[in-house]
Amino acid sequence: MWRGLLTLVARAARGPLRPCTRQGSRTPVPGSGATIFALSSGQGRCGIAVIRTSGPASGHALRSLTAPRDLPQARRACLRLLSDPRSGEPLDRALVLWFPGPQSFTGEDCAEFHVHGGPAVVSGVLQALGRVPGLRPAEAGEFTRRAFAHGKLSLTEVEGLADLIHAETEAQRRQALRQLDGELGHLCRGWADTLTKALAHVEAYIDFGEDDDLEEGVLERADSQVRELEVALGAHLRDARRGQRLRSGAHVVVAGPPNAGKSSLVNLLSRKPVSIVSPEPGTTRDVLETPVDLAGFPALLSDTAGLREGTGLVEQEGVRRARERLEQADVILAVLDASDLASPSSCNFLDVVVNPAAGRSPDGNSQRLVLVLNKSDLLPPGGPYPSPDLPPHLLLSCLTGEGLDDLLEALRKELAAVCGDPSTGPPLLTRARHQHHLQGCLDALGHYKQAKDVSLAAEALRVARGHLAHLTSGGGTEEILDIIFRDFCVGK
Ligand SMILES: Nc1nc2c(ncn2[C@@H]2O[C@H](COP(=O)(O)OP(=O)(O)OP(=O)(O)O)[C@@H](O)[C@H]2O)c(=O)[nH]1
Repeated sequence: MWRGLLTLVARAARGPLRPCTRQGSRTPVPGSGATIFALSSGQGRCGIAVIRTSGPASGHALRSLTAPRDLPQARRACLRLLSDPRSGEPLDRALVLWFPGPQSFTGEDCAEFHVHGGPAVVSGVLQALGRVPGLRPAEAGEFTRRAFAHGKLSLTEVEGLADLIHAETEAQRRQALRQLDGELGHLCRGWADTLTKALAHVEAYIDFGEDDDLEEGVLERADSQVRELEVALGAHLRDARRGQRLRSGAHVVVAGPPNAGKSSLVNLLSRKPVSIVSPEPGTTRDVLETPVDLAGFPALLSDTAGLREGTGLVEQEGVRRARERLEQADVILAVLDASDLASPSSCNFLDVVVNPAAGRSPDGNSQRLVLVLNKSDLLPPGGPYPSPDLPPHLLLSCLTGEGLDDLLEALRKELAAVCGDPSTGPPLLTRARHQHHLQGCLDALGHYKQAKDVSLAAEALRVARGHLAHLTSGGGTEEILDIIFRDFCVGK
């Protein structure tokens, strides 16, 4: 009997939607027989530029351009004279590297030319490579696509690499590196293994249900594995938006009564003149957005119209837009004029926005609030003030910069709660695609529990496992791959 069960475990593991492993090769890249080349370092004048090739003619290309013409030792930098293969004209003296496949980034034969970064050198070497038979310029993301096709990277690792290239803040870099290291894929493969075992138990029941030799409780074991998975997936889905916020930026909305210094604060935090600052109340009419790095976290900072009963149609529309934006805020940065707290517009803002938000429980997913009393430089030294019945607040002067460090620390804490801390805890779901497949997997587990017979239950487990496989491998769907690789630049 147990031999039968082991066979079933093996059979379940061989299912059609098994997640891809590093050893396997996947969907072939269109036109992957060609050898590709591209400038992999940034454009423009620089100290060193890196040009690389990938494909079967890489060794030939290296020999055609270099003197002496023999291939260097694998993975060892070597100084060579580069010249045009047709005219023989010298192009540069450069370091070259030879990475025979499969031990290379793409899994194919690869070569690298570390040339001097002048535009004439770079274009001379690129043109020379274009004249080598069998070579063509690479498309955007084609090197990484080949690495994926040869099983060098899983799809979640590819996404991590794309995020690493686009990372603009410390927190984004940390999250991308963890994903590139395969943590999310590893977690999914662990869940897929659990599903495979549960499926094996259900299939054993289907095949040997009437057999006295079948160990008791196989279905119960499958049920408990499914329950465990439900808990794990549910916890991850509850955190789902955090990873996405960390990737694309949390919404921080600066709001307050007119003339409190909101635009001054937006300019101070973004270190550029995003908004017009003037002593005239009601200057900002529309929502102005700017992406910023706030204490290491990415944020989309919005300046909004001062909240008051508007006098004209344009101002009323501005206030409507400000309120709408407040609804979408991950963090509300509420600004009051410390020297004008008793004014009707300050009191109204406290009643309508600050006090309700401050009363909400900070459960990690709700809107969060940082209250700033600006223009502290106008307060009489030593008090009296601020009023003790205000919610927790910080004193700031946009004019002198006093209090800015405390504000950045308060924002860092709020953003860490909103985005999650990428250095600790389980890997976060960084894309809507991840969330979709985890939700699909969870739904299928729900169908498993409601299934009227065991064959339907087994089918539900196969669907659940398929979702996890799609998450790490893309399920071989060209459209998904095209969307993901579109984000890459040429040369990566
Ligand atoms: N003394 C002092 N004045 C400030 C400070 N911050 C801003 N101001 C001044 O306050 C006035 C209003 O500043 P803004 O930044 O335009 O205020 P706002 O809240 O965006 O104004 P609205 O567009 O009307 O909503 C300007 O004259 C600023 O120079 C501060 O910390 N101290």
